[in-house]
Amino acid sequence: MSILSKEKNGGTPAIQIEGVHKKFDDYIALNNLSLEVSRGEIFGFLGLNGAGKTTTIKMLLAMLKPTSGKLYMLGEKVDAGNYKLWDKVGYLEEATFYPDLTVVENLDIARRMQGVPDKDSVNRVIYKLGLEPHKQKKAKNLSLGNKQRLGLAKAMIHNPEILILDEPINGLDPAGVAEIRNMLYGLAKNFGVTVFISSHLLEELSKVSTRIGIIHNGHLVKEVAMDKLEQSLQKNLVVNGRDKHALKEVLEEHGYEFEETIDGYIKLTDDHAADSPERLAELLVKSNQPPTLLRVITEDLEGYFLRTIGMTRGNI
Ligand SMILES: Nc1ncnc2c1ncn2[C@@H]1O[C@H](COP(=O)(O)OP(=O)(O)OP(=O)(O)O)[C@@H](O)[C@H]1O
Repeated sequence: MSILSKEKNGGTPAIQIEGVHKKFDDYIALNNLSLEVSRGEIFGFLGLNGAGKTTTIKMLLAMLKPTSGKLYMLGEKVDAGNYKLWDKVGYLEEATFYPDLTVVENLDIARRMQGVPDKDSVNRVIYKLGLEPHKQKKAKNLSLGNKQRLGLAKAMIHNPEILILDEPINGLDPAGVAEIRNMLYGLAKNFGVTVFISSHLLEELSKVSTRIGIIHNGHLVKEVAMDKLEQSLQKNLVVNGRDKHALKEVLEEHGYEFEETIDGYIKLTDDHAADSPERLAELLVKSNQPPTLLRVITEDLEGYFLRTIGMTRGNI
């Protein structure tokens, strides 16, 4: 591949954050944060409230300077004075609009505020976001999903290559989340747009992202591709029997480690027990303690998130 065509196809990553620290007086908000997002990815940036998501986004947008470390977008150093770069970046914090103006009118205002001279950019973004059937409707009369589309259209009026979204899905109902997913997938797949989207909800983020990075105490603690997430979820074997005391004795005798769950079942804490539940079933039957319940329980996404950041439900 020639250098030219490599560059055209996005030889450099869309976003690179290298060893960034951010201190507010003595408080360390970001602690050696590094991450990379490839072009065309939908990267979910997940963290509890206060983990450092907004601080990171403000740095990507050059609204804050890192105490140390480097940030690049599209191969260029992030710098408030680099207007060429800002032409290629869109940002959405919250979908706002003039309720009594139509979709076209709202977008034309956004176009002028962004300093985009080409009036056709309004129609182009309407097409990109599937707002054509609604373009003459007043913004206040749009469905929630189409209001989200209008918000995204405003952030994309200048045809950016990177779209940065700060918590746009928190509080949306499942239909709203599905709308956002379809829009973002379309933008990434059909137009090669890179999306960086933050949230504190893994459940929602997992539905729209192609990869997730988990930030905790200002540090990236885990990255996981969405198609690998299922494999990362912990699986536990849960058993119960008529004589729980005797059942526990059998487990102890055979070296199984376990704990009792809140609802009174016995959960095997050995990671591999869930791989072969039939072995345990056979043992219990042979020991005259046939199980009344034997089930593999897969951790839910919230459980995975909390385990990854070293917390359990109830202590956040
Ligand atoms: N200007 C500031 N001065 C002092 N501390 C700050 C400042 N901005 C952010 N912080 C602190 O840095 C930490 C990270 O904040 P940040 O807003 O990046 O978190 P977040 O992950 O975006 O959380 P949320 O989901 O609540 O927005 C928080 O403890 C916050 O109080």
